[in-house]
Amino acid sequence: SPKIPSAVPHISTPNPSSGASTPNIKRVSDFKFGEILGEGSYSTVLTATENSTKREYAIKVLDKRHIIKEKKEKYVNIEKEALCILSKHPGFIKLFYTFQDAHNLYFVLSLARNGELLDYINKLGRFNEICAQYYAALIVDSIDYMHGRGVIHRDLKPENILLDDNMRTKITDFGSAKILNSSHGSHEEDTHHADKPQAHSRSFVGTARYVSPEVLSDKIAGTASDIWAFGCILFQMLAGKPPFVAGNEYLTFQSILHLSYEIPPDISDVASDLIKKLLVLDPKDRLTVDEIHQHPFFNGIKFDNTLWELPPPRLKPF
Ligand SMILES: C[C@@H](Nc1nc2c(c3cc(-c4cn[nH]c4)ccc13)C(=O)N=C/C2=C\CC1CC1)C(C)(C)C
Repeated sequence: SPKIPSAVPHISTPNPSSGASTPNIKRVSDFKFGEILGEGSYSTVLTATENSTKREYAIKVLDKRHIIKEKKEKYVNIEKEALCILSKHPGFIKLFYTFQDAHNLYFVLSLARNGELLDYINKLGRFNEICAQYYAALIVDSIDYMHGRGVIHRDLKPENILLDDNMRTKITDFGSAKILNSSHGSHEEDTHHADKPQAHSRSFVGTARYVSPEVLSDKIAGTASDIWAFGCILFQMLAGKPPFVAGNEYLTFQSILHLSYEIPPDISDVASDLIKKLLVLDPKDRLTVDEIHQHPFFNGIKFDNTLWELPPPRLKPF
């Protein structure tokens, strides 16, 4: 079976001839698979329990033939590399093992038992400002760590911000990510970008509602594109709906490019001020992570390790 070159030492293929599996190399038979959590075009994410430890994981199963047919090897390696780079920070889904068999690649990952942030926003209608401030702080801290290590997510949205057993955020789904100045040589679109105040990359459009205007107009996604998506997520936590929602994708894109959104009147002035400084058409004029840290909306929040030890505020109906 054609081997997908691995960007990280994780990849391990049990040696079928020996039959015996060496201690730290996992194989399908080491797990009992459970329910499907979500599906992508060439992958499925399921719950799984490791037979020997009874530990619960999420396992992403990727179809090798489909990946090769669709020429997606590069994206699979970017996703694996991003998950590895980010696995040490509490704000991301952790990658524990990878292995493969004749037909599939397997990523063994942390299971976020409380599902998607989106479900809580919809269930509660919207978050009060204490909850919105706390969850926004976790997301900003995670974006800061991600960008600091040269990873741009490019498709941040409440569906791929998951919640763990302690109701803390775990960002996932790096299938559209871009890794800057990395070893796997995807610099083609970047080389002729003279102006690189932030890191840029093109060739991808995120989900309609959270995609930034610069990606819509000339397909250049930079770190500021994740900041735009954060602005949309903050708006949605406070208002209960994303800022740019229209009848169809074309109308949604138009409302983004014309910055046509309205902040509900019952959102505080300090929260409105932050949203207005994030949802800015020119990426160069958008707040940077450091400026977000300083914004009065986060008064009382310390962006250090203690942030991840704070007990999350109870999410209750507004
Ligand atoms: C966005 C993503 N959805 C999800 N991806 C992951 C979950 C996950 C869990 C629930 C959940 C748990 N309890 N109730 C719902 C719902 C959706 C999930 C998880 O626990 N661990 C790793 C995951 C993903 C890791 C993989 C990208 C590398 C899609 C739809 C793409 C599968």
